[in-house]
Amino acid sequence: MRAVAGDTLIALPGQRIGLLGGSFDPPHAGHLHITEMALRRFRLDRLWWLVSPGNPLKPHGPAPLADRIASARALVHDPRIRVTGIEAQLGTRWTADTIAALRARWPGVRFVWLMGSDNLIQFSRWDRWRGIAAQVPIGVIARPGTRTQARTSRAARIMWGARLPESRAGLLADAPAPAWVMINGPMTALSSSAIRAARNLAPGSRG
Ligand SMILES: Nc1ncnc2c1ncn2[C@@H]1O[C@H](COP(=O)(O)OP(=O)(O)OP(=O)(O)O)[C@@H](O)[C@H]1O
Ligand SMILES: O=C(O)c1ccc[n+]([C@@H]2O[C@H](COP(=O)([O-])O)[C@@H](O)[C@H]2O)c1
Repeated sequence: MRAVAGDTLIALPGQRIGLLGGSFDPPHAGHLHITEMALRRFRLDRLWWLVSPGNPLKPHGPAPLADRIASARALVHDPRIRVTGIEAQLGTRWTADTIAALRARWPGVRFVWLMGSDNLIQFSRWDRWRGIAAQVPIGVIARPGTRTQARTSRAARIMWGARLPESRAGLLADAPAPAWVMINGPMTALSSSAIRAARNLAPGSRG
């Protein structure tokens, strides 16, 4: 297993830990905003940013992992949030494998997979997505312009019976999977792609 400096993760049985996987290319205030919202609304104890070696569905590779981790760490000051490159250490690229590996390593921890509503739209294209939903509860955070499509997406329709009303979002982490909820809070339109476009950089470019 390849070590990433400062990457010691601690999790205790019974803790509720949110997992926000992403390219973080670059990390931005929107990631922080949804993280603070997820901590509060899903009543999480900790939240880990899983900085991905690369989204398997995206055609262009992101900037180097160490750079994205360093930028993310520079942005985060809340001690409940940990920035980790654990997928690179575990050698997992598919979320189904990452979650299985984390659950095996920390049995008894209540992991919750988190995603913006844009990702729910294409969730049914993820590798073994039903397996992911069967492993951990899923918290979806509304993102501007994607809520309606997310609610009517293939994955949402198939998982509709496992949906909790937003008023019960605080119970999500303790709910047996499959369970999911979409929270609508103050939304932010910030995105990595907009930041890259503003910098006039292609994904993975440096400058
Ligand atoms: N403004 C936002 N509102 C809600 N969810 C967000 C927001 N920004 C990012 N997310 C979510 O955070 C996770 C990681 O996102 P990612 O690192 O890909 O950033 P991004 O801004 O979505 O990047 P890109 O624009 O390149 O797709 C994803 O689940 C994504 O849906
Ligand atoms: O496992 C999959 O099939 C899969 C497909 C697309 C995205 N993901 C994960 O979803 C998270 C968000 O990806 P991204 O690139 O939108 O930031 C990140 O952890 C990816 O590894 C996972």
